Amino acid sequence: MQAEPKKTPAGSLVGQEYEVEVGPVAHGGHCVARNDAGQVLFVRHALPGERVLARVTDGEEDSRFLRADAVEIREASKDRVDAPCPYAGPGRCGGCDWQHAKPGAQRRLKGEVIAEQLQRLAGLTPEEAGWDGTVMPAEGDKLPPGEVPAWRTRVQYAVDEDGNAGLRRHRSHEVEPIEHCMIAAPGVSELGIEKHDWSGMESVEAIAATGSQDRMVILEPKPGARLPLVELDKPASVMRVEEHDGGIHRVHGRAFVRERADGRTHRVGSGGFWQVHPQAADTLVKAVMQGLLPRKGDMALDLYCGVGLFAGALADRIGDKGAVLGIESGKRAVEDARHNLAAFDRVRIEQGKVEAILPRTGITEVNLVVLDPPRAGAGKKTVQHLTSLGARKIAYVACDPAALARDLAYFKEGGYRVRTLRAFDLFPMTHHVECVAILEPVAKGA
Ligand SMILES: C[S@@+](CC[C@H](N)C(=O)[O-])C[C@H]1O[C@@H](n2cnc3c(N)ncnc32)[C@H](O)[C@@H]1O
Repeated sequence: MQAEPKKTPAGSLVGQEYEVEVGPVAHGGHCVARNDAGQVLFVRHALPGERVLARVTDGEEDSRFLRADAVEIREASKDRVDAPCPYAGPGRCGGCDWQHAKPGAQRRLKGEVIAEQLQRLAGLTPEEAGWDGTVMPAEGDKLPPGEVPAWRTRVQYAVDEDGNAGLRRHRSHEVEPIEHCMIAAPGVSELGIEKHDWSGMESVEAIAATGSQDRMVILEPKPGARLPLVELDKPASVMRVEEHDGGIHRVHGRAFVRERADGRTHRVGSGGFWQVHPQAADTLVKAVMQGLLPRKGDMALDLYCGVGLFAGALADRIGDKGAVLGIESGKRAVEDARHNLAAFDRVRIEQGKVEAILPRTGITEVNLVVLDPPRAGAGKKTVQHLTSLGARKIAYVACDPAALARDLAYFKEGGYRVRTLRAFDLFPMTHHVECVAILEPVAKGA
């Protein structure tokens, strides 16, 4: 079922249709095309090389670019498949961008986006970044054709006016009610969230931990609404988002889940960050440690450390004479990191923003750095500070290739070059991709 074009104000091109040749992929889960007026169209649900009928979803007559959905495929790419999910398509669930592409093609598209961002924002070719141009699937995600990896261990459901749980439509507050999300991990699906009446709730987040049986749901009531009696198909602790302060408080059960990675158990409190794909934390620790090759006695930083995933991995490898300083802004995540790393005497976790805390530490020299910033990246000031600390190697873990490329340009100005880059498809069916760049100082005189 396709959404009918809505009535729109004068000047708006919403609902206008153009037959277009689809050009290259662009960052954000769409491809680039042009209409006869020379306007750029960012077209979702299309693939490079296709001829499609594109219906405008956002933009006006004088806009430089328009957003559009491919509503009819006139010449299909060989990479196209019928979307396995019944809720995917123009105007439908906004959770996945590449349901209509073969898994190998999804990874190629992500690789093309990384290459384009590196070139445009950091002036780097794949060879200069030490990257072979491939995006690797996460372990266990190589499935027979047509099967979809069920990887999402954390799903935020929105609730419609009738109390049905669903997922938000693309760039919209509207809810697409669903009976089952194909990419939800079994531990989430087994809770049966979609079967229940969530009247009075704004959203319901479901979490299923990796390596333990822990599950949690976080309910966000509408203003003034009372919590429903929560009876799920599997045991789960229940938390609620408080209206007055946005804080997350325990209703019943544990206020955290236990996640296993790198041979350790991590307590992750509600609202705290943890990678969503069940293989992600192990995959990233392995890539970071293979790139950094920590030595006994190293002094290391773990910036944006969350609940201490990389700080713990570093502490394990640098021994009693080494030391790790983690910095994290989330209060609850810091409490969890301190709990998770209590066995390591020489690990310290500071709470606050990296840009404020790092200069205040008085640290002038370190051997290794891991940084894993949020989507906005670390920014020029923090990168400049890091390049002054003389680290032998720096591992940059990035969930946004644009922010990564911007920061790599600052590292280049500061005398660091990318030694290797690896990319992992930790978010199949979506446009998201995770990168690990290993940087080294450019040798003096080079
Ligand atoms: C991508 S997560 C990485 C967490 C951790 N490295 C992991 O893999 O589990 C980014 C973390 O940075 C924190 N954060 C966001 N902005 C920050 C800032 N300016 N300074 C310090 N921490 C920040 C977030 O709370 C989040 O825990």
